[in-house]
Amino acid sequence: MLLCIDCGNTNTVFSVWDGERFLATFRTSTEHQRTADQYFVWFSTLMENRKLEVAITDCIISSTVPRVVFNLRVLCDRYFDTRPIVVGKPDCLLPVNPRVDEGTQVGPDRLVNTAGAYDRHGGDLIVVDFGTATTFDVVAHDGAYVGGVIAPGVNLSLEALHRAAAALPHVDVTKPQAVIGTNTVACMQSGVFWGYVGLVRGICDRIKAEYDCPMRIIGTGGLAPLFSQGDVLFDLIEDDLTMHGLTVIYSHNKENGSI
Ligand SMILES: Nc1ncnc2c1ncn2[C@@H]1O[C@H](COP(=O)(O)OP(=O)(O)O)[C@@H](O)[C@H]1O
Ligand SMILES: CC(C)(COP(=O)(O)O)[C@@H](O)C(=O)NCCC(=O)O
Ligand SMILES: [K+]
Repeated sequence: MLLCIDCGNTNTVFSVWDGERFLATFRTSTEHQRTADQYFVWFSTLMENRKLEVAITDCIISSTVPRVVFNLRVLCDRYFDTRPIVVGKPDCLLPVNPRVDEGTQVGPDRLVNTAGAYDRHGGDLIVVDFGTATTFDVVAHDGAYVGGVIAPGVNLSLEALHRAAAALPHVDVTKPQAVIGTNTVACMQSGVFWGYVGLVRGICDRIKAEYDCPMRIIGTGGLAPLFSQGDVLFDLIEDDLTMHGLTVIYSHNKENGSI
């Protein structure tokens, strides 16, 4: 049984893959202080609660936070007796190597999204992922990650507004009733919601113009469905794209003998 770990700057997601489907998915906040023992107690309690008695034999990790990888490696070694594949490390093979400026460390989540999206849909894609940051990944005709865009994340923008302005409260992102807000919260929600719809649309249009050949747009991350209520932004929304990408990279490494 394969354990896929996707560690973002805000949340860490564990998913158990039986070779055909994901049996369970658990989410916790990302904290670099969390120890291997803490991860294991959390994970095994949830597995027991779901009555899943399975042995983890393999593990693959994607982490945008380098500091957490050490304890996740200890978790794999101590509790699952396995050495994890860590996306972005030299011994982890990618189906297609990225084509970016020399010395650039592409976020592993973006490499994983690229592999997952190419496996399902072929090339010429834009993957829009609403995480801590909102990332746009351009997947070329042959499945290579060839660059993209990094914009501030939705919650980050709302938090920055709240922190910087004394009279602005903390608000959650939601689709407002109207564009013209008639109270402070509605004004902020309108700014973030419609601002983001415009940002996604504008960036995708400009990527398409620069790329100069038809592209499909895939939305992923918890907030993708919300923004597609404002405008037709995506050809497809796929919530499990990152986890799927992890299984694709794992299989590629298995087939090519690197594990
Ligand atoms: N369905 C959702 N509705 C509202 N907020 C969400 C939803 N899913 C994720 N978020 C928020 O979006 C932000 C990014 O979440 P996540 O995708 O887990 O980021 P990362 O991968 O960078 O850790 C977080 O602040 C999280 O609380
Ligand atoms: C852009 C990111 C911060 C997004 O991370 P996330 O929102 O998933 O936590 C991450 O992919 C990253 O640290 N990238 C490194 C720089 C790059 O991809 O070019
Ligand atoms: K992410």
